[in-house]
Amino acid sequence: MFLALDQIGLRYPGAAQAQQANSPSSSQAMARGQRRGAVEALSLSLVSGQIGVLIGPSGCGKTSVLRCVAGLERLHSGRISIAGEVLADAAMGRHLTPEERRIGMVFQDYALFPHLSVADNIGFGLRHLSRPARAARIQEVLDLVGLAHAAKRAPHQLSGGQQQRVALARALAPAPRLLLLDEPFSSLDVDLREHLSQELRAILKASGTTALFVTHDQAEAFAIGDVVGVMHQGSLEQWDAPYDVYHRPATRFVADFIGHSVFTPGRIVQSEQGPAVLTPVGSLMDAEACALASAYPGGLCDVLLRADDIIHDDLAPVKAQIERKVFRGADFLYTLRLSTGERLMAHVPSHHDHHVGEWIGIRADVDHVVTFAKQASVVE
Ligand SMILES: Nc1ncnc2c1ncn2[C@@H]1O[C@H](COP(=O)(O)OP(=O)(O)OP(=O)(O)O)[C@@H](O)[C@H]1O
Repeated sequence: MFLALDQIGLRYPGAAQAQQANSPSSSQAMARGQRRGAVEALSLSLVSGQIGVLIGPSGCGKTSVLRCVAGLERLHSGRISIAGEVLADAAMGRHLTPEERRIGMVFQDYALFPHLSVADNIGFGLRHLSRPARAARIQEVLDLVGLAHAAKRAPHQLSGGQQQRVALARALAPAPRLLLLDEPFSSLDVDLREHLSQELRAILKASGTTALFVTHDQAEAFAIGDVVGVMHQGSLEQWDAPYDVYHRPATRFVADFIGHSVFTPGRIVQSEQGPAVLTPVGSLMDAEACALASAYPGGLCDVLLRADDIIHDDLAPVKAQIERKVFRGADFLYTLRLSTGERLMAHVPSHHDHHVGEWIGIRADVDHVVTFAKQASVVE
């Protein structure tokens, strides 16, 4: 492994971690004196050239992980290494300074020097090079980010997106072993974010840079990452290919956090073709991955149904009433209620424009059947 975080933990001195404030179970744990840290026993790894993305709700510890890797925080526990070199090891008391780590960083506020040209901003970290070598490297990264024409401009003469590309070029210029990016596009508008996230991936791949990226935005995470990690209360719940995070969520939290979905009650039975899950929208099969009936008492479980698993089909025998609808351009996000009371969500093409209160036919088309142990909060 190129980058390895092994069971890292971080506690901010004297901080009551805000992330736990809304969680009854954690406040009980805190009352028992088991206060959790901002990062708890978190492990992840990247091979050289891979892009990892951390997502999770506000306060879950994403930035704290980057700060640990950058060397801005001392580990409470665990170990971080790059290409076999140990950067930090809590047990050994080892902690390399940020400068010693040779890691690049790009943050939300581009923090370009306003009085320096684009080229001089990029050359700032290259003062150890000879003048010609520095000029050549500046040209190289300007070409990489598509800003060769803007070398002599001042940052304020560039758009937000261009400024962020300069910040990226500046971070890439010293050829860091690893690049850390913390919500670099969060102050940009949605269209630009989408465009820049594709561009960023292409730039990182072209330069063979290993990167760890933090975002709130799931679409951005899926567009950029080779591996996506979902964090919750300081822990990493899943670290996996984007496809698997979406289709094979490892925990109930990941299933709930990613995409639009609901949990609906189900019962797993053994059929001739394998296990089948009986749900209010019909029987679901996934011979490859479905849990066996014996996995849960009486086979009773909660089934994950994503909005894109529910198809609007007027010929379907199952009917649902539209409770809410949100126009999203290409489709509507319908919140539906079955006559038995269960709620579902469905992405429906926007030319299927039905009124709130109308009953429509639906069926489930589920490739990956994901089940969890029953939880009392699911409407029966
Ligand atoms: N310097 C600090 N001192 C004390 N507590 C801190 C400090 N920085 C962060 N925390 C706390 O640590 C927890 C994790 O914060 P962190 O910034 O890593 O979360 P995040 O997932 O990046 O959040 P966001 O998405 O809102 O930026 C939060 O409860 C936060 O309040």
